[in-house]
Amino acid sequence: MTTAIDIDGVRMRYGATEVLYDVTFGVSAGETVALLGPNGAGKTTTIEILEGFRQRHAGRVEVLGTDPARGGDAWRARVGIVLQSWRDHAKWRVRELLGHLAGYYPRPWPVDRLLTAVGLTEQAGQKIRTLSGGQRRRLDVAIGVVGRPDVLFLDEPTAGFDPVARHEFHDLLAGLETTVLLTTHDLAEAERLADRIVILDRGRVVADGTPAELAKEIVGADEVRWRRGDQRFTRSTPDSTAFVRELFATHGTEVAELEVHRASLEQTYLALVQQAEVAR
Ligand SMILES: Nc1ncnc2c1ncn2[C@@H]1O[C@H](COP(=O)(O)OP(=O)(O)OP(=O)(O)O)[C@@H](O)[C@H]1O
Repeated sequence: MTTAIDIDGVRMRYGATEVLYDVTFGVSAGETVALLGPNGAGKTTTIEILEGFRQRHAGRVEVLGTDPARGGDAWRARVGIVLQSWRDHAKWRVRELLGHLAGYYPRPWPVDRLLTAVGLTEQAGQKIRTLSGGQRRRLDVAIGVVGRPDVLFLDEPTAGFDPVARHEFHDLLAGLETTVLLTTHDLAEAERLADRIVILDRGRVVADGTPAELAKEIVGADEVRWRRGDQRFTRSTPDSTAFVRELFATHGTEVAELEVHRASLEQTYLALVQQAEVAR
């Protein structure tokens, strides 16, 4: 598979304070990866390096085959970025701003389709300063995708969204067919959207894999629940399939209300962060 984002051994410091020690991961074309980690772990700094807004001190970075530090206009047109709110454009109207920005790209989304996709059709004629916080964020997302980018960077895209807006945004992303790297503190969102999860902790990648792989590697056990007669049972097991096979071999049709639970991303994440604390 083609690699869309490749970041290898990246180090970065603000003044004398080192914040990234060794950030290494890749994202294949078409993949959605969620970058997770505690406050101050270095997620935004990493994204800003990938966007070409910050310089690294060491390491190699390529986005769509180009070092972002040297990306020209043609490269930039293929990269979508969701920045924090566009406060400078408060007097512009929503449709007007999107139409204006679309003009910079060779194959932009038709503005009305984009307005529908982000749920801003009703606000199309409003001035940006009159939008609610969540509507403003939807506009940020629309601005990020207006040029139909090949790679999209989203830094906490749904912060401040109500549950319906969040749901609609997830559908929007699922329909994009773009490589996506997003940061979020919403683990359910990460689990829903991401093919892979990369966890940063104090400037280092401490985990990288699918939610299922991470659950297996870090929590190491599934939980199996069942009922037999009046009695309810719960067991933790590293291999739930073998366990259930054995359970049926022993008790056959007496086994009822069987449930198998893989560790959620939230359990995995908390276990990992706790392990990192202990190792400190
Ligand atoms: N402009 C800056 N100057 C100095 N230090 C900074 C600057 N920006 C970020 N930092 C520091 O770098 C570290 C990493 O910050 P960064 O914003 O990348 O973390 P993050 O993982 O995105 O955190 P959060 O989840 O809180 O958004 C933090 O310790 C932060 O205080």
